Amino acid sequence: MQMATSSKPKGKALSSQASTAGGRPQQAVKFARRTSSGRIVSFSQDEDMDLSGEYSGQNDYINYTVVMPPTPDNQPANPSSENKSDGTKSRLGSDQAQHRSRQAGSREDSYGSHGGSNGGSKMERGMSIMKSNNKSMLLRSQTGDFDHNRWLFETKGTYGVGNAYWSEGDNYGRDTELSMSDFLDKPWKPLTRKIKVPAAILSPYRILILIRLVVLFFFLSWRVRNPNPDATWLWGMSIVCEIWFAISWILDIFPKFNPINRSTDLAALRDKFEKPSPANPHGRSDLPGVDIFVSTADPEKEPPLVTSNTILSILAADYPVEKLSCYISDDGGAILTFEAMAEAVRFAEVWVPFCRKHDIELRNPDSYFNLKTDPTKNKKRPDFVKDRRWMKREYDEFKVRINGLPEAIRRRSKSLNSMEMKKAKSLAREKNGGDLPPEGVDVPKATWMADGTPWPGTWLNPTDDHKKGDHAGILQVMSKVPANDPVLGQPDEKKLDFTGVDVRIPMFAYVSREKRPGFDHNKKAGAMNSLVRASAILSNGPFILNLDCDHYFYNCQAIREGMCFMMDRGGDRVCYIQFPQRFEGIDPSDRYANHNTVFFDGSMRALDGLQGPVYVGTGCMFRRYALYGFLPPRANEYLGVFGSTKRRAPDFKVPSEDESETQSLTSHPDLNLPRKFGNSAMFNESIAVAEYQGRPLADHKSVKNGRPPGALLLPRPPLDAPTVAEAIAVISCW
Ligand SMILES: O=c1ccn([C@@H]2O[C@H](COP(=O)(O)OP(=O)(O)O[C@H]3O[C@H](CO)[C@@H](O)[C@H](O)[C@H]3O)[C@@H](O)[C@H]2O)c(=O)[nH]1
Ligand SMILES: [Mn+2]
Repeated sequence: MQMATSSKPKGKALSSQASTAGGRPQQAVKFARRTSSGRIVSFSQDEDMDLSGEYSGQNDYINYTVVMPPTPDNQPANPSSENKSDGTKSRLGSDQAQHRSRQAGSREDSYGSHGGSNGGSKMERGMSIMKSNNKSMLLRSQTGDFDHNRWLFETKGTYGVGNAYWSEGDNYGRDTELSMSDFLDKPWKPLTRKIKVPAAILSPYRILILIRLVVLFFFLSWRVRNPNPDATWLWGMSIVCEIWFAISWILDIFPKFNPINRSTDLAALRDKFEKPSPANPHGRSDLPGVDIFVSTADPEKEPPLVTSNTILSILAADYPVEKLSCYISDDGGAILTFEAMAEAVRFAEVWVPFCRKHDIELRNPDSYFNLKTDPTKNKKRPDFVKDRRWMKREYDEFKVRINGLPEAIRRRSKSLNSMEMKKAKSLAREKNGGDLPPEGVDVPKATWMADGTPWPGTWLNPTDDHKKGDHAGILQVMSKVPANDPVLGQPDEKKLDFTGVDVRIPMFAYVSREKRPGFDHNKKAGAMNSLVRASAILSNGPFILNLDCDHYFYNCQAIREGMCFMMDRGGDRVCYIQFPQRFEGIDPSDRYANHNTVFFDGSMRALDGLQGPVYVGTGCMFRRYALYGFLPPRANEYLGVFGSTKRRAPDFKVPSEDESETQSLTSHPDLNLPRKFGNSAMFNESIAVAEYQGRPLADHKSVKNGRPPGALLLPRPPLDAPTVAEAIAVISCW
């Protein structure tokens, strides 16, 4: 998504820099790093070292210098490292200085200068020079911990999307020659990692495939060489079939040759986005927003209690509350779903803080209260048992309220309808001079909302304009946009002690798209489409996660895990992340293979090892911008029969340093496509915003397409009536 319109002079400046970097003088490059213990380690390459081998040489990083911490008589002379002692802020500052000086082609680095040339003899006294050929020493940082970044760099280890060792060919035309220092001056920990399936498991599997392949080959060649002269055509037909089966088996088995696992580092994500830093002094979450879509179609087949549980698990998810929004699409336009959702949100006001207070896992109450394991395990707060007992009672009452809803709606509608009937009759009598008109009075039997107004959706006695497939669009924000900062609870908040617990719940909206006869509404796909559009106006989360109404989060950190992939290096090229599905209520021996393990744990992992898993229709986190159908950014084109010829993509522009932070996407030709997204200006404007907010952090110069840290700290504006009206307008039939 490199869509910067780079102005000429900048491009020039870049290319000239690139050339200086290319013909880099064989000069000592010194780099240093402050370890967590406060010491400064300088990794420097000696002047006489051979740089021509780039990073691949064995000797490159085995010589390094240890600089002792600055003591009163041992102060570095360099201005950029003057205020090193006052924490992160200055450290970042000096890092920037270091980058700048390096980019300018400067020979002397900020640290290098004091470490070597002008540091003078004073520094040398405090310096111990270590020369070692022991590679494992390098794998340890000064504190003795395993230094993961360093290890990745030296082993050219891969993680997530892309590679810790960024080969020159992938440079996207910038002078991003990464050196070891880039991995050391920043707390740049990968957020995800690829984990190989152990050879002990994979090798026998692969050998088995090969053996079967060989046997198959021998069998088929024997069959072909031994025709049956009595029934040649029968033989011929079966040969064709057998070869076809063999091919289809190969097509099926070969993609499974290389399954992989992935792991995420949630602590690293927290460090990167939620730790106080100069760009984020209060340690507010700098993570992008996520919109969660739930689809439901029919409250008869998909009980509102199940849907409520899904909603509760979403509202209680462990993600910054102000960044999360939840939408339910009701394709039935059913008042039952509407009122059940209102009940669910009310219940969420106690359920969500309860989950936060006691670290409840399985945040949909139904599964939680049915867990077979000991609920008090690992629970240390003395009031847990009391709280849980109260919560369980509350949940039971909630269930009864939900189950009583259909009856309540029916009774309410009946009494209101008879009142309407009475009114209409007396009106008719007045008009007709005291008598009822001979043709009788006809009042449609409406379905009524609790506030005494007719329900705009489907009625219990369907009529035109109020039946399935023919009703108005309904959008109700049931839980407002929460405050930007945590709202801590009180000792007797809603009968539970929520002291110090954040009691906010995420924004939640009920959406029933307008349906009219004669339009193709495309079932779930159409529902998702209209949620994408409505949510773009209301919350515009750069990421979207969709669930069916009978699915729920069984890992409350799932959104964070997804974010690790999206926000990792090269994450801007990830379109979607498919989560696996797990199933409840399957018979213990699983006779019918309902757990689907072969698909979710075999095939999908194997596809991931190739190009990426397929979208299974639910439980998938999307990059919103990718859904809008723009082509992914391509730096290179692969031509030729097997894509063997690589060429710079013709419309690829190298974004410049500051442009990637400020560029506006509306100048991109795709965005001027006439009427592609309808004529809502608000919607069209939201596209570029979502794209920008979905980028990974540009906290390192090797990040090609990032946004600056701290860009997503501002509060969301509260929703006003025109905004909500626009959200309904963008999903209307006309
Ligand atoms: O007009 C419709 C019809 C269906 N749905 C929703 O679509 C989802 C899936 O429909 P369902 O009938 O439950 O399909 P299943 O066969 O149970 O689900 C399979 O197919 C779905 C659609 O691809 C996937 O999401 C599921 O993961 C997969 O299990 C449900 O949430 C429905 O509420 C709508 O929103 N509008
Ligand atoms: Mn289903």
